[in-house]
Amino acid sequence: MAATTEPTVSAQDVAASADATKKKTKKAFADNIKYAGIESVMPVKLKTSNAKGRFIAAAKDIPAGTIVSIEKASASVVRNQSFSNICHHCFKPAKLKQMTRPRVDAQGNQIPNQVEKFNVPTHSCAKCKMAAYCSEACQKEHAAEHDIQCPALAQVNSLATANKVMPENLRAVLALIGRRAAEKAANRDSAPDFASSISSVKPTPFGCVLDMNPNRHFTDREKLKDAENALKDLIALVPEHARVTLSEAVELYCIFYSNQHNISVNNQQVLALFPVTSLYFNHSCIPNCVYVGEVDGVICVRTMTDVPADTELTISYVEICQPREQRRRDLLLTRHFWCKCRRCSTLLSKSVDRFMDGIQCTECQNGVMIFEETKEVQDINELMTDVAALDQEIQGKFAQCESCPAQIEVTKLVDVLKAAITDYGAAHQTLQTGDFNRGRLMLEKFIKDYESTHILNPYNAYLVNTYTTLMNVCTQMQDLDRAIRYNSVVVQRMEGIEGAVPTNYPRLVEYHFTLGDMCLKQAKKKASNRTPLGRNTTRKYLSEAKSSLEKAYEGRKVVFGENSPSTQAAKRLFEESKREYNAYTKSLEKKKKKPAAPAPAAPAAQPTSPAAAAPAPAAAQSQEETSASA
Ligand SMILES: C[S@@+](CC[C@H](N)C(=O)[O-])C[C@H]1O[C@@H](n2cnc3c(N)ncnc32)[C@H](O)[C@@H]1O
Repeated sequence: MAATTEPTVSAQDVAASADATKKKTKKAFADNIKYAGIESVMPVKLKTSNAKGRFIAAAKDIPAGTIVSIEKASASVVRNQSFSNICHHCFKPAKLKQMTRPRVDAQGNQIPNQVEKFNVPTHSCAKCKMAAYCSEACQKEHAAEHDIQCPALAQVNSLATANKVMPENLRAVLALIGRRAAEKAANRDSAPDFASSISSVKPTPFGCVLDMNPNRHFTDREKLKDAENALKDLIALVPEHARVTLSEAVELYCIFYSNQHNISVNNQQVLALFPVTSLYFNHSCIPNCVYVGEVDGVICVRTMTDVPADTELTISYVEICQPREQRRRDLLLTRHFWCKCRRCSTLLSKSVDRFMDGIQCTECQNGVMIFEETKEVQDINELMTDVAALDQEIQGKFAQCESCPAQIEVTKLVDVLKAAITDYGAAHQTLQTGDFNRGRLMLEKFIKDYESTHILNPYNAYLVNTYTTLMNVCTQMQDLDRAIRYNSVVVQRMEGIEGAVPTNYPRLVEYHFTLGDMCLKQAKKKASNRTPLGRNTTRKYLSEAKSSLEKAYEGRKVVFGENSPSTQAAKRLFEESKREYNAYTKSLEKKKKKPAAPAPAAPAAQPTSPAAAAPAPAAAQSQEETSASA
């Protein structure tokens, strides 16, 4: 690593960045040679353009569900909440054993004759007592990296508290120092070895970490100073032969901070750095790929849809089911760029985004009212000052209905949106206090106030997200019939406008799964109700379960691969729903075919009870009937 001077965050950094653009493009071309190995193991090609920098494209037509990149993190850290539960090498659950210790009171004094039980990992480092492992083998394999970190690791929490920084970010720097030292000892090359299988992939070398942009000038000066103070003490604890300078440590800190991926492995959260993915997969608000955490700190990038040859392969850095402005704001805040993807660069009036931002026309109550905002914002400070400037800018301007000649003052349009956002926020705040009953009523009122009265377009992101929250709240409250109704609406809305949510988008796939799962559960519960109404509901739920679980299974196959445990779980449930549906339908048919009991002689006939013979009340029937398909 070449950096030698102490870090200073100054205006020169910002000015110099423009000058550095040319150099960056030149470097990007050189990088394509360094990373070209991926082209021989994956159906991709590496490219560079002035506008996009490095990017990756399909080398041929690629079907959905194809792996286009496998990468093992250069460094990964277990998140604080799972610190002693999962293996620090492979991220599988660590075995725990129960221990006892004397109980202490609030002042820290031992309470005589009282002990408390606590869990510790069976395998952990005897020196620092910080690193947990699932086995001796994993501990041995991690030793070369861990030995470098060990003396400093025990001090991370106190240094983080003293300097108000996240312990995870300090541990990330230690992990990178450990990786560098282990590679030096093993004389490993700085170019990555690409593999076509998860089991044979090696961590991306430390040399590739330094190809990533530290975005140092975007990091808050105060926060950087705090980090610098913590890092100064931290690196003093690293064995001398592996130590880095303070400037190098700050560089690593910034690189990790602005390029990290949060991945879920065995339902545990891990922060990791994937240089190849970060350098080559650009962001799109309508991505064609998705990355998924596998075991051992590996991620696979898979195509979500069929991708034609020469098309850029993209992932999403933020949640895409939100209005354009919100997505751009999130990207500016977390990734420091103003999104120029195809979706964001399309005029609002021609983009599906008009529905997600959509306010219904007050005249025709059909078209959405659009105000074309085209100003590009370069950084978050500009965005903040722009909030005040925006109020000025919109004075006297009009938004146009897309379907009729009606116009509305933009200030009025903004007032409607502001009111909706305030009400939406208030309902969510109530939920956060734990008052689910009130929160749910507020959300239902939100729908009544803004959807039933045609103020917001049905595809408006605030409305769709309200249905999503209602679905979660009702599930939590065990009101599965309602949760199913809300879940169906969410799925219908997400699939309702072409181009808003890609096919097999993981969130959509999971909503299909929860819908199918809930319908199957409710059908089993209601199967004993053999009244016409009960039969109708059971059959509807089973039919919905079958079709939703089939979509969930097909979607998970694309996103996670056929053999992943979650795909197999969806497959099992789908097959169960098919069996249940067929058995239930057969049992109903049998009942229909059953010959009627021989008619008794007319005069002796007992009149059937009018209650048993009467059809179910129409209102109750329609309510039950709609519950599986609202
Ligand atoms: C993780 S890097 C991706 C690699 C980048 N192409 C390069 O060569 O350095 C993210 C950077 O790529 C650019 N980028 C990625 N997606 C973008 C998008 N949708 N709109 C604008 N810039 C984007 C931004 O400069 C961003 O800071």
